Amino acid sequence: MKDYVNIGNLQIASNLYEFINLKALPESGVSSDCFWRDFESLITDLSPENQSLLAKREDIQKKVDTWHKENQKVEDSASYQAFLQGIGYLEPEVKDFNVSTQNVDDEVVTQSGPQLVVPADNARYALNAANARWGSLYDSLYGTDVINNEGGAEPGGSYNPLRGEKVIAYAKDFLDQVAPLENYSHKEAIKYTIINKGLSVTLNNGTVVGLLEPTKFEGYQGFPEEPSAILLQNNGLHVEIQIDRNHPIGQTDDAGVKDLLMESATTTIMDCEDSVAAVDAEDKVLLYGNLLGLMKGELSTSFEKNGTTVTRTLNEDRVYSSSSGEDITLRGRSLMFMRNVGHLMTTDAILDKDNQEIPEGIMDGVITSLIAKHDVIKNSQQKNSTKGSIYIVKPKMHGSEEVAFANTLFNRIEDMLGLARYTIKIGVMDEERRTTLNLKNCIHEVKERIAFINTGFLDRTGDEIHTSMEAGPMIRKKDMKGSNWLRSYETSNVTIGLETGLQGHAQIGKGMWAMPELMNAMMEQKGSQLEAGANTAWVPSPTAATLHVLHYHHIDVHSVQNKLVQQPQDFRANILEIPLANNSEWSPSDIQNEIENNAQGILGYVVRWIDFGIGCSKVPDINNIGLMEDRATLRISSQHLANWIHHGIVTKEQVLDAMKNMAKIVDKQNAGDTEYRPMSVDYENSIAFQAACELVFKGAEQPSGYTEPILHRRRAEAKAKDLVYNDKN
Ligand SMILES: CC(=O)SCCNC(=O)CCNC(=O)[C@H](O)C(C)(C)COP(=O)(O)OP(=O)(O)OC[C@H]1O[C@@H](n2cnc3c(N)ncnc32)[C@H](O)[C@@H]1OP(=O)(O)O
Ligand SMILES: O=CC(=O)O
Ligand SMILES: [Mg+2]
Repeated sequence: MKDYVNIGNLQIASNLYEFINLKALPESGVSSDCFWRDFESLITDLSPENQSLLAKREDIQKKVDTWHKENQKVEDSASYQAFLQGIGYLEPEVKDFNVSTQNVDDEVVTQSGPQLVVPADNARYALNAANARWGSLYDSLYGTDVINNEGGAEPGGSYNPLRGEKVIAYAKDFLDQVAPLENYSHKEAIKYTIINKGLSVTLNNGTVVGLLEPTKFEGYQGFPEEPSAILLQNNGLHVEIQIDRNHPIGQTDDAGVKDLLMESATTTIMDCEDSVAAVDAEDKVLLYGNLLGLMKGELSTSFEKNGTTVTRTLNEDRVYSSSSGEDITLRGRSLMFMRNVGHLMTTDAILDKDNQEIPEGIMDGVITSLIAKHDVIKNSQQKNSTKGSIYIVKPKMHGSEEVAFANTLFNRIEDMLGLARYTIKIGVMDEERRTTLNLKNCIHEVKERIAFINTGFLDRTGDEIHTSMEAGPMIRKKDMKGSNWLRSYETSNVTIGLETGLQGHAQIGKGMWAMPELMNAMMEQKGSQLEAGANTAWVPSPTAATLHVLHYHHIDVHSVQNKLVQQPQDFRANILEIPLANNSEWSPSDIQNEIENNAQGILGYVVRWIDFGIGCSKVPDINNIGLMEDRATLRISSQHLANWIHHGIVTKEQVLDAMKNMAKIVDKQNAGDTEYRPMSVDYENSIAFQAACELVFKGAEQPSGYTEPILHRRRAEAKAKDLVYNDKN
């Protein structure tokens, strides 16, 4: 029996009520009476529209299913498009316009840089992410496969100087590329000093040189004749050469350089959506509490690491002397966005006048804005937005009406919290097919508050499969990335972003690097997102941010965008190309490999979600490569299996066998964890195993193929039976 407080006609879970009244409202300038009164009327006014938008999604999906079942030919693109127009799936396009978002921070409009995403329920990771504005290049290289192991350079228990040499060579090559010396290499430097307001570098042959472009030197720390840090700037991003001749690495370097500190994650998404498992008021209070701590600058957490207790708090800003002696202050923390949930789910944390759960997206919008108001009204020592803006990322919206609804919600929230109109900025995830196809209209609905668009290609792939579930069997999961619809979607997103004037107002972002351990591959591939016109792209970890930022040093995204803006094109027909397979190409072992790979990923992720409440995990795939799995990747795998079962590529029995076999493998992978409950001991009674099966066998009937309804219900069931562990931090 849940414990509720009655206020007006609302019933509010008492832990949430306490959090709001005792922690979030004080000093916000909003009284408890007004807050709950206005919240109730907002719920009363907006819940029906939320519901009817979802009903419209269902209605459209049914019509699409029927059209395919009646064996209409998708190859006949004109009649397919006409059908989609007829049911309101394809919207008539609005006239040309430009967005006008104001008061957007430099990290969004002038700097291009990596965007880190982090589950906001994990205070240790969330603080680490906020602090990932700056990261050590030496550590990021040393600890990853960007540096190869050849010639005895394996990373071991203790420092391997052979590996260290490769790291230093890589880093100095980088310096030579982005802040070269006149005619020489940073490798030849033996001393950095500040002379006549400029950087002066003494070389091992006695020559003294400066930077080829002297304006790249911005400032220093320490004394001009013996600086401890040299601040350089390239493409709007900073690099600090750190010097300490007493440091173990500095001692080995002729110039005393111990590291390059990189400005890394310029922005970070504090995620309350697909990377968290939040199913009730208790979970939501943990999330909101962390966000409040971040927005007020007070969040702190202690944990054991390498045998010592570490206490982590938000970093201070970084201060340097400019060449002319004034202070330069650079932000020590990433600019934080908060990702709310979408329009689909409801929550029993608050019940309305009819005793019904309220839309969770409405609750997230109101409470995360209240939390961020503390930053806007300067209740925090460490500001997030210097422009007084609140950044909310809104995922999984279908088409422009749903975006318009988010705008209405944000208007109402601004009114109830006493915030100026358009204080709340919106990041629109372009990750559902109906949004991709109507992106211009979607942007139009929020043209005064849009701060980013982002191609969430993982959810988008899940929706691609679900929308056309009845059209036929899909190509293999690994082939999706190369398919025409996906390439066209990525290009179209940038084209429309540029066409609607996002430059100078909002980010054009690209998706996640989902292989956190394959950093060398990331370095080879992820620069292409910038070449395609994105001025930010998602990374899964601070290390990835520190490495990915090198791409922004090498590629000037402003010029890339300026070239692309000249080439508008309509990609709709290509986006509508459904990735149907020619299944005669598959051997039985291809098919087995596909189902086992999907099954392993699903089980490895779901068991941690259900039993531990962990919403983002690194899960080995069938080739033993650790993949970042979240609800979006789960959506793809479960929809893919559902699609193949639906079209008879595999039988349900075959998939169930694979699930059982893979459960044994996942159990083995987790054998070292004493709190882990094996699924294969009792398949029938393992809630995690049953949840995974349900996601697949009932996948075709899930709304938009989403995974959250089943995950939430199953986690709540496990919680009610007291079969869960709390291992979030
Ligand atoms: C489709 C989408 O919606 S994508 C968006 C959702 N995805 C995400 O948010 C990805 C976030 N990333 C993560 O959660 C993690 O990096 C995972 C789950 C992929 C891997 O986590 P782990 O296995 O714990 O990573 P690993 O052991 O290599 O590293 C742990 C260290 O890295 C840090 N770390 C890892 N990821 C992050 C992150 N995203 N932000 C901040 N710190 C991080 C941890 O704080 C920890 O360092 P610490 O000991 O100093 O605290
Ligand atoms: O949210 C991101 C995605 O790829 O989905
Ligand atoms: Mg997504």
